[in-house]
Amino acid sequence: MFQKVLRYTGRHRKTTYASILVLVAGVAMSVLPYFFLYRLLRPLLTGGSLTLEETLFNAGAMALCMVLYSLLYVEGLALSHRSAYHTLENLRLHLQSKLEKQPLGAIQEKGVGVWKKMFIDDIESMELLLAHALPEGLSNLAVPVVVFAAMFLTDWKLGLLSLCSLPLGVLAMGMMYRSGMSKMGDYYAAGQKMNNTIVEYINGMEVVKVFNRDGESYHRFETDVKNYRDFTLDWFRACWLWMALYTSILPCVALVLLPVGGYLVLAGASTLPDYALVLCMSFSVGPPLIRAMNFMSVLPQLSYKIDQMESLFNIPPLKEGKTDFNGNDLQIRFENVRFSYEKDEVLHGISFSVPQGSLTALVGESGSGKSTLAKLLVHFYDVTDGRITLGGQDLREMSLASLNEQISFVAQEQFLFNTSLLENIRLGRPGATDEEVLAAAERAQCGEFLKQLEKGIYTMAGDGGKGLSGGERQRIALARAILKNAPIVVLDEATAFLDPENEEKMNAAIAEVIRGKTVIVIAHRLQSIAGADQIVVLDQGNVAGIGRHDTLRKTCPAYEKLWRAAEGAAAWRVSAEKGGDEA
Ligand SMILES: Nc1ncnc2c1ncn2[C@@H]1O[C@H](COP(=O)(O)OP(=O)(O)OP(=O)(O)O)[C@@H](O)[C@H]1O
Repeated sequence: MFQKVLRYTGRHRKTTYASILVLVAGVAMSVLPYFFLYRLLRPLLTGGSLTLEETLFNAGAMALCMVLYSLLYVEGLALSHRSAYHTLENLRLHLQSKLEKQPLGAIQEKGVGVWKKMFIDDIESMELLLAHALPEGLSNLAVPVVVFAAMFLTDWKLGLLSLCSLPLGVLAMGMMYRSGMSKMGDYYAAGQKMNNTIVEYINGMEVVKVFNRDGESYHRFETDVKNYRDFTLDWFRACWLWMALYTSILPCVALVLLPVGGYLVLAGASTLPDYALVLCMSFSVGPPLIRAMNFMSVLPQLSYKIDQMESLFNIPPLKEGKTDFNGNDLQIRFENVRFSYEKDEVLHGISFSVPQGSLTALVGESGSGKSTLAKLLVHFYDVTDGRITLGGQDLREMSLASLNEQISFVAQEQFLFNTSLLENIRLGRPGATDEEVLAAAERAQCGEFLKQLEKGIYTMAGDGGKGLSGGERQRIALARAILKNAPIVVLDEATAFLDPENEEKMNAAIAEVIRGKTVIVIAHRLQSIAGADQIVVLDQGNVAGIGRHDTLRKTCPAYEKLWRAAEGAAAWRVSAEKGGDEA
């Protein structure tokens, strides 16, 4: 368990050890006064006398020990905090480096809530455990060990008596750990569920209000909050009896020592001064022992949290090569590509080529696998079987950076950072000048809406681009792609935000993005791709047909069905618009 934690201390492991040593020294200073107290009491017990110097020396030593204890405690905590925060930093960086190697698609699947909780909440909660539990627990544990040894050296019989309560206390503590650990999984799972429900409740508030589902949504919220309470209490109930037992038994070192030790003195088997010394020392064992136990009890939690975090990365990392793109040309080939997100296969052996400079449209019913195919091409996931090549080179052989230089992927929903729109577009090519960014924005049909903004292209996008409408966000994303100017464009055509005016602008912007490129477009509006060089029809993860529009209409029933549906939708829109005009 310690190893698991220490692994993340990195080059600050020495600081961790130093903090433990300083805290041990500090705790030793809290024990030493009992020894000087004994030196003051001994003459009274043996009928001897004490000079003023001796009294002052012992009293002064006691005071000095208290001062040193405070100083060492403060220094120890400073060291333990330094090492704790460096450990948290190491842990965050380590997890980030693991995250980076995960398939991007798998990261997106888990959701923002999970990653935010892991990187911020869970790791932050470990501060208490690392800065206090570990060093203070260990240092406090060292004291009883030393004191018990001193008792044995003074008088082994009295030493033995002082240990009598220990087995019972340790047994109670062991029972507490066992019961606690068995409930810990449920407790954390309930916490996680409550966390997710609360995030979902807040995110989905708009939908909930619009559809009047307040009651239902609140019911789930309430149930999960109550469940968390029940699991917490359940965990506590399983532990509290044992906790009460060990906290009351462990400090009672004098329980057996006091009466039986007294008897031994009366029987002449031990001396009165030894008895007094051992008794004095016994009073010093309880508090550090209890503190140690309390701190150590959080170690299983620490270990559990680290296990939980590491388990998030159990997915095999993405197979990413180290070489640059060295393909002969920009022809893309899907060779018998199979893919499963989880158990069920969603692509069942897809094969086709996209010649350099051509426009290929992927069409198919919802769920047929169009987006999945595009995500495999931009290497968000590894194919389960088969391969995808670019200019003859397997995608898995080239680095992601090199692949990204060749491909611009424009998804339907693009994330905008909360910086100026100018900087958001400049992400496409970080070295671009302001003029180049402005020109790209103009070509992506952003000019008109930018003029209406007070600060124009210097306006902040808002978190995730919330300051803009959906259509505006998409055109900013297209401007990014125009600026990037990669030779291949993969475009997930937008379905939303398409009022006639927006549609016209979007088509113009898309025409700019794809001009002179090798293009794969996921088409949702078949009319827009009727002139494509090649149309690939997907049907439930299989290729149902490949060809040009006119040919496919005759040879591919799946395409004909899609086309008729598209025509029906267009006719419906025209008649709806007419109806609107008439009204
Ligand atoms: N992250 C995921 N985890 C599990 N299954 C998924 C995931 N994403 C998609 N699928 C499944 O894979 C299949 C193909 O989905 P995909 O999104 O590629 O289809 P699509 O043709 O792009 O659909 P649409 O036109 O609605 O976007 C579907 O059965 C879908 O349910």
